[in-house]
Order: sequence, then C-alpha cells, then structure tokens
Amino acid sequence: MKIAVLPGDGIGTEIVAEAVKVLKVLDLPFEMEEAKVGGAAYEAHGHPLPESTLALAKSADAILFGAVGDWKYDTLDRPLRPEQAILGLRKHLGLFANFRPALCYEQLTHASSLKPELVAGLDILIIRELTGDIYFGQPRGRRTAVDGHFPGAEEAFDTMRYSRPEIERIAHVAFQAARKRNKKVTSVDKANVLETFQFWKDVVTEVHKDYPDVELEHMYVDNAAMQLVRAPKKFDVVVTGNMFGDILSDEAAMLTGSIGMLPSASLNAENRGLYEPSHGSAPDIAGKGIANPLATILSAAMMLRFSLQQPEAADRIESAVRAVLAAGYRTVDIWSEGTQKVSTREMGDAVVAAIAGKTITTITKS
Ligand SMILES: NC(=O)c1ccc[n+]([C@@H]2O[C@H](COP(=O)([O-])OP(=O)(O)OC[C@H]3O[C@@H](n4cnc5c(N)ncnc54)[C@H](O)[C@@H]3O)[C@@H](O)[C@H]2O)c1
Ligand SMILES: CC(C)[C@H](C(=O)O)[C@@H](O)C(=O)O
Ligand SMILES: [Mg+2]
Repeated sequence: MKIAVLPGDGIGTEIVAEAVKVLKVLDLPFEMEEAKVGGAAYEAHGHPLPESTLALAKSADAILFGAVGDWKYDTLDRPLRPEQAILGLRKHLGLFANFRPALCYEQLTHASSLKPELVAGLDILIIRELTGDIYFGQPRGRRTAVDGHFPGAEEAFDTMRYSRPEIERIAHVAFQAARKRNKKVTSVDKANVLETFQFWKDVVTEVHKDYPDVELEHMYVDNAAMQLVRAPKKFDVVVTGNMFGDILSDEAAMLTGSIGMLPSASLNAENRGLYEPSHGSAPDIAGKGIANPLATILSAAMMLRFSLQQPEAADRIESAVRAVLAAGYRTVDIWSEGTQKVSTREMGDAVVAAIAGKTITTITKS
C-alpha cells in the first residue's frame, strides 16, 4: 500500500509533517512517497502539477494533501497558478464526492463564534460535488460584450453546468451516507434563479425515490447560509454543488471552532481518495509554527477508514485528538481562557503521545 504525500505550500508543509508523524507512529504496512505540488512544484519544475506528481498520485492507494497557493502567484497565467494543482488532481482522478464533516468536539463548544448551545454536539456532513459546476464548465474567458448592459465593453464569463449523471451519482452518495446517519438530506440549490440548479433539484428529487427511508428537504443556498448559523443542528447531510459547497463548508468550519478543525475526503467511483484539510495555505500565518494541524490529522484518519481499510487505526487517531483536546492543548485558533496555547509541532507531538499510550499532561484549569 502506498500513500502519496503532497504537502504543497504555506502551512501545507507544516501541517502535513504532523499528520505524517501521526501515521508513522501507527506502524502500519504502507509506504509514503512525497512530491511537490502547487507553488512549490511551479518553482521546482515550472508547473503546479508536474507529470511526476500526477503519476505518483495516480499510482498511490491514497493521497494526503496539504494546501496550495500564495498571493505571490496570483498574477501568473491561470494554468500555472498553484490552485490548478488541486483542481487538476480532482479532475484527473475523478474525485467527484467531497465529504466535509463538521463536528464540534465537546471541548471546543466555546471556541465557536456561535453560542455554545447552538453548536454543542454538532455533527453534520457536507457533501460537495467536486468535479463539475462553474468550476469546470466551458466555455470561459474574456471577450468584448456584444450585448448586455454595456455592449462593446470588456467582459469575463464562466459557464455553470451539470449533467444528469453527475447529479445522480452525488445524490446517491448523499442518500447512502444519510442512511448510515440520521436519515435526512438537505439538498442546497438556487433553483429559483438558475436553470442548472432547477435541474439539480429535479434530479435529486428523482433519485430520492430509491431512498424512501431517507427524508429529503430542498433549501435555497442563501437560506442555507443563514440556517447554518441560526440552527445548525437541524441539518444532517447537506448535498450541494461545487461552488455552494466550497462556501458553505468554510462557513460550517466556524461551527466547529475553527477552519483548522475541518477535515475532508474526496473520493472517486472506486473509493480511491485524496485527503486534505478544508482550509488553504494560510499565507498570513505560514512559517510561524502556529497553524492547527488537527484538520489534516483528522483527514489522515478519514484516509485510513475510507481508502486503506484501517478503521481501527482511524479510531485511534480520532480518540487521540479527543484526548489532547480534553487535556487542554490548543493551537491559537481554538485557544480559550484556561487552556494551553501550543505550537503546530507540540499539537502533533501530543497526538502522537496519546496514540502511543503515553499519559498526556492535563493542562486545563479545573
Ligand atoms: N485546497 C487548497 O489547497 C486550498 C483551499 C483553500 C484556499 N487555498 C489557497 O490558499 C491561499 C490562502 O487562501 P485564504 O486565505 O482565502 O484561505 P485559508 O483557508 O488559507 O485561510 C483563511 C484564514 O484561516 C486561517 N487558517 C487557515 N487554516 C488554518 C489552520 N490550520 N490553523 C489556523 N488558522 C488557519 C488563515 O490564517 C486565514 O486567516 C490562496 O492561495 C487560496 O487559493 C487552497
Ligand atoms: C483552492 C481552491 C481551488 C479550493 C476550491 O475552491 O475548491 C479550496 O477553496 C477548497 O475548498 O478546497
Ligand atoms: Mg474552499
């Protein structure tokens, strides 16, 4: 079994180093091979997703990914920008189903920007379609407008589109996931305005006929954004398109206490997957050693469960994360009065120690 390790840019290298440390202490029979991706690969090879990195990703049983991007690449031609690496991996590997579980750990109810009672016990699953929508629709580009409000003006355009099979397969994923949870799916759309999302709503409704035991509700994306901060615990599984899912999952991250707590799994039809935190390369804190590595460590746990058939090892990681939080360890993004501020590396070390069965010093004030 082989894991491709792609740390990427910014805090990507710092947080992936901690997840790798955690995987190593589990002493499982797989090898890890690292490659450059994003801005780091552009610097070394002139391309954000070099052939060699793509080949490694394709040959591996699973991919552990950090994050890509930095402001300094924002003026490059689009195909050379770091973000094209993650988009390219998703597309080349057919990773259409993105699972972003938003779980509020008991110890972090006070780290959320919402009132504790709104997020205590929160456990929702956002399922984001990941290879379609306006992200990948063609045509796109710049041109001179021939109509619209300003004919003759320079304009830019993208294409939002979804085909029936693309919607059907993500709807099946959502209903099947809901069957293993609280049997409720909220399909988020903008059917009141966009034809793409009227079609989305129609197809999801048709697929639902195969799952009479699962409740389906439809919700417009603007309302969903509001309901997520009004009463987040009313959701179970949320299924939506690529762009709405991107935005709503960052919003949901704050329900868990921090964007640094939200892991993700991106799977293809064969259950092969790429595992990464939902956040980005955080150039504002990169190199400071303060990033929260838990979203990446929890993504590694998802990798063990979904792609590497090691559910017990995944459980061990998740229990260790609970143990270090219970013991009061906090990176700065989740710190609150009475807990101990630790660095990225100290947080990783604490998870490793908890897995190894060493006693974690409790540093929470009583
Ligand atoms: N999948 C990916 O690789 C991915 C995802 C999102 C953004 N990006 C890229 O990352 C770059 C920065 O984008 P952004 O600033 O909009 O989003 P971001 O997610 O990188 O950061 C947003 C904010 O959250 C904080 N943050 C993020 N992760 C954190 C962590 N683990 N611990 C503590 N704080 C954390 C950052 O410091 C920042 O203030 C851009 O180039 C963007 O394109 C990449
Ligand atoms: C970096 C970017 C392409 C990416 C996305 O929009 O999908 C990111 O925001 C994410 O959520 O993984
Ligand atoms: Mg995003």
